[in-house]
Amino acid sequence: MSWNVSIIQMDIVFGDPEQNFLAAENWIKAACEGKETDIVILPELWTTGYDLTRLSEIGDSHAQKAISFFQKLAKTYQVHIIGGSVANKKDDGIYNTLLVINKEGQLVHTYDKLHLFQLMDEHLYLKSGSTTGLFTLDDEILAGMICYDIRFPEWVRTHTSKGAKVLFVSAEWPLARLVHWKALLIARAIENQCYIVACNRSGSDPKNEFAGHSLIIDPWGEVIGEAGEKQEILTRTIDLAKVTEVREMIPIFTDRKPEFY
Ligand SMILES: O=C(O)CCC(=O)C(=O)O
Repeated sequence: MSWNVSIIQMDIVFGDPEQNFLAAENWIKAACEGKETDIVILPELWTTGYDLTRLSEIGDSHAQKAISFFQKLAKTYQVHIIGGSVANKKDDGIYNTLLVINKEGQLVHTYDKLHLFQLMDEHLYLKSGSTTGLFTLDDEILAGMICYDIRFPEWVRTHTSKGAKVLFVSAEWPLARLVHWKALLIARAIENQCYIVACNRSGSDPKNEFAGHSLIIDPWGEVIGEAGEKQEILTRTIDLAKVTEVREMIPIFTDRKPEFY
């Protein structure tokens, strides 16, 4: 399986879903119209940004608005959408939820961010999820994760040990820790022998400047695509046969000794 993957490294207007929906539609159109794009991915909390104190007002009730928006665009452009994450107002609280919609317009998976990032006050306003980020598209096992999750190698391993070949990451990663972003993602790719498609936002909000530098990394750990700091679409072809090739050459998934860890 070979896919053309496009990362939408967009800026996010703080606390203004209306503006962000309009911008996202234009970005998805730019990534897909007249092009053979198979998958697009958006950043974390792209509808609201980190306007956490107003999430009960500007969050998306059961993510319905974002889901319908993506369903329409997925069918129009015949593209799978990793819909970044949105502030998802459920009955028991607000979650940071990653949405996966296939090109037929079906909601394939939702993943609520597991690890909440205290440095940016997430634990005060959001609830932590309780499911994995595993899903399938075109019969391939894949995984989705959100930002801070990449600091937890055991969480990524939970997904790759169940067969995930690509890890999609949606993020709002600050520029102050750009070195960590790149090093952690390369390490996750090498140790899990998987592709990483990591979408960060660009721009800033009242508290943080964000790093951009979205990355596409192959299962050997080579960076095959890296965005700059500003808004852009980063597109690369990923060939999942390379995952099998690397896993056969250095068979860590059969050599590991989980009974000792
Ligand atoms: O781990 C980090 O340094 C950044 C994490 C983050 O910004 C987030 O999870 O939103």
